[in-house]
Formats: sequence, structure tokens, C-alpha cells
Amino acid sequence: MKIGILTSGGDCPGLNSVIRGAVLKGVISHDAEFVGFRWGWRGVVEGDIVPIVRHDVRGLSKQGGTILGSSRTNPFEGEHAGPDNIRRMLDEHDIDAIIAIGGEGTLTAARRLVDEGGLPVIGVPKTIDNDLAATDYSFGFDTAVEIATEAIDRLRTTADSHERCMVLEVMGRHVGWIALHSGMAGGAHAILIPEQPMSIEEICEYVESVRDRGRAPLVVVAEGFKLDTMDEAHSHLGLDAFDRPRLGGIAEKLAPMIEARTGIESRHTVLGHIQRGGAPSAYDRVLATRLGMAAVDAAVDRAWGSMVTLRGTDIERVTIAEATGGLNRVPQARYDEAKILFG
Ligand SMILES: Nc1ncnc2c1ncn2[C@@H]1O[C@H](COP(=O)(O)OP(=O)(O)O)[C@@H](O)[C@H]1O
Ligand SMILES: O=P(O)(O)OC[C@H]1O[C@](O)(COP(=O)(O)O)[C@@H](O)[C@@H]1O
Ligand SMILES: [Mg+2]
Repeated sequence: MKIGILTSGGDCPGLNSVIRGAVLKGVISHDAEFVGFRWGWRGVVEGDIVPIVRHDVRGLSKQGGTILGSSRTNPFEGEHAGPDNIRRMLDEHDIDAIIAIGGEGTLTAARRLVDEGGLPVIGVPKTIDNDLAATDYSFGFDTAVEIATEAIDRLRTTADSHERCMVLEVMGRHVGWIALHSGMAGGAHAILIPEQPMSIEEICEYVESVRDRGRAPLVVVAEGFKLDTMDEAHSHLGLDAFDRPRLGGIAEKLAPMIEARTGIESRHTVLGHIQRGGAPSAYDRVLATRLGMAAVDAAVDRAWGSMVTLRGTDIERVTIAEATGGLNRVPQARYDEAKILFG
């Protein structure tokens, strides 16, 4: 069997661990051959293909980024796009299966290619945002939380020195998982997430109560957070390749509002792509490796349209449709639990 692998969407620590896990399992257990599609779906559409042999994945698990490159190319748009063209490309190169490693966008495209074109695709969930349904955690999330937690720890010492309020903006698109977990780990005094709009008055009450206890307030805000007066998440960065608003800038907006209302000198920090860079955590390497191995097994079983997933501590299979049916949002109970520690 010849299997083609692609990585698509925002990159994420652990992508290379998936590639290594898949290639090792495929070569050792199934005598499979591998190729990589360069730059996500763009490589599929343009037939930009490189061979991957066992030697290529040596020492790859700990390496950040993706050796195949990524993009936000839409496989349904452009002269050579669409299921029929992709089928011809697969036949031309004798490729029997595509393993698509991506988030909800990539997997939605994968599902359409299976449903509309009957293409042989297996999905592997990736996202630092942890916004995919049908998987308890996605690899990359643990690493991003670790990085954000370290940033909180560092911000708190400088905040204490100057009696300042620090507002840290983290990623997550329309869900608040990175903010919730890093905020809890770092002892943030308020955690602001898209699932829970809040008023500036309530935020300032938390900040003032922290100051009144003689501490320097630390607020973590997810990029998709909305004040109760906002209809849309803050975006001043234009649109992405798929015409969605690029989120970001809410911390810069909140810090002066907090300063004006409380009189506490306030600063904002945007963590940005640092959250996606560098080596994956040990947890993410293990999870990603296991998912890569399971994806090859699914391809050998010709379980097209399925996605490998983490349920508890087990790797299972679900349909890609289940994974893309809705966002994995922070449940009310998880937020209520964290909220006890605010202020
Ligand atoms: N509904 C869709 N139909 C077809 N292609 C899609 C769809 N949603 C997203 N994609 C493609 O998948 C790419 C990756 O999606 P994106 O959300 O940016 O990353 P991720 O896969 O990490 O969620 C998008 O740029 C787009 O080209
Ligand atoms: O890298 P870009 O294009 O600036 O995108 C930033 C977005 O990508 C992410 O880092 C990851 O999102 P995806 O998993 O959907 O690719 C989001 O948290 C963030 O909103
Ligand atoms: Mg996404």
C-alpha cells in the first residue's frame, strides 16, 4: 500500500511525531510505502509530492513545525482542484490512501472529498486550540498550554515588581481551552473566554479585589473573547485565506479600559505564534505518535472517512463527520469551577 500524508491548517507541535509514527508503523507492520504532499492540500491539488522513507523520520518526533509544510489551500478551489482531479492525481502516482492531519477546516474538506468524491481519506485531528469535537484532547494543545503557563509565570514577577495589571492574550480561535488551562495553571485572577462574554465592570471588580489584597492582577484573555457589548470577536488583522476574520487584539483593547476604570497601570502582551512553535511536550509526542500509528491501521483497513481520536486513554476511530459536526467548547461546569478562583 502507498500512503500519502499531508499537514494542513495552522501548524502545531507534534505534526512531525504523527508523520514519524505513521511511517514507522506502516513500514514495520504493513510493508507500506509513503509519500508526503507538500504544503497541505496545495500539494494534493498540484501534485507536489515527495517520497518519505524510514530514514527521513529519524529523530523527527521532537521537531517542531512540519517537514511537509502547511497551508490553508482549499482543495475545492482552483483549476486542478476538486475530487475528480485529485482522483486522477492519486491514480497517476499509485497512491492508495491520503492521511490528512488537520483541524476542523482541513477535516471538513476531507469529509467533503470522501462524501462527494469517494476519495480514500483518513483524518488525524490536530490543533493547539482543542476545538475539535470527538477527541478528548488534540496534540499541540498541551504544548501550547505549557508555553502560555510559562508566560503567565514570567508576567507575574514583573507585574509584582511594578504593581501593574497584566493582560495576556492567548490563541484558541472561538474556544477558550488554552486560556482556561493556562489560566488555571498560572493562577490567573480572571480568565476571559469566547464561551462566556463578560462586562468590563465585572472584569474590573476582579482586578480591584486583587489589588486590594496587595497583589498584581493577571488577566488571561482568549483571542475570541467578547465583552458583553461586542457582537463579534475583536479583529483588526483582515481576513485569512478562507475569508474568516483573523482574530487578535482584544488584550490591547482591554488593558487601557482596565487602567482607565481602576487607576491601575496596565500592560498587555500578545503571545501569538510562540504558542505554536518549538518542540512538542512529551505528552503531545506520545499522543501524536499513537494517532499516526492508528491512522495507518485505519488506512490498511480501508476505513475511509474515519478519523483516529483520543477517548480517555484509548485511541479509537470515529467518522470525520462526527469530528466536524460542532466545536468542542468549554462547558459551563468547567468555567464555573475555574471562576471560584477569580479575583
Ligand atoms: N467547509 C470547507 N470546505 C472545504 N475546505 C475547507 C472548509 N473549511 C476549511 N477548508 C479548507 O481547509 C483549510 C484549513 O482550515 P483551517 O480552519 O484554516 O485550519 P484547520 O484545519 O487547522 O482547522 C482552509 O483554509 C480551507 O481551505
Ligand atoms: O497562523 P494564522 O493564520 O495567523 O492563524 C492563527 C490561528 O491559528 C491558530 O493558531 C490555530 O488554528 P487552526 O488549528 O484552526 O489552524 C488559532 O489559534 C489562531 O486563531
Ligand atoms: Mg481550526
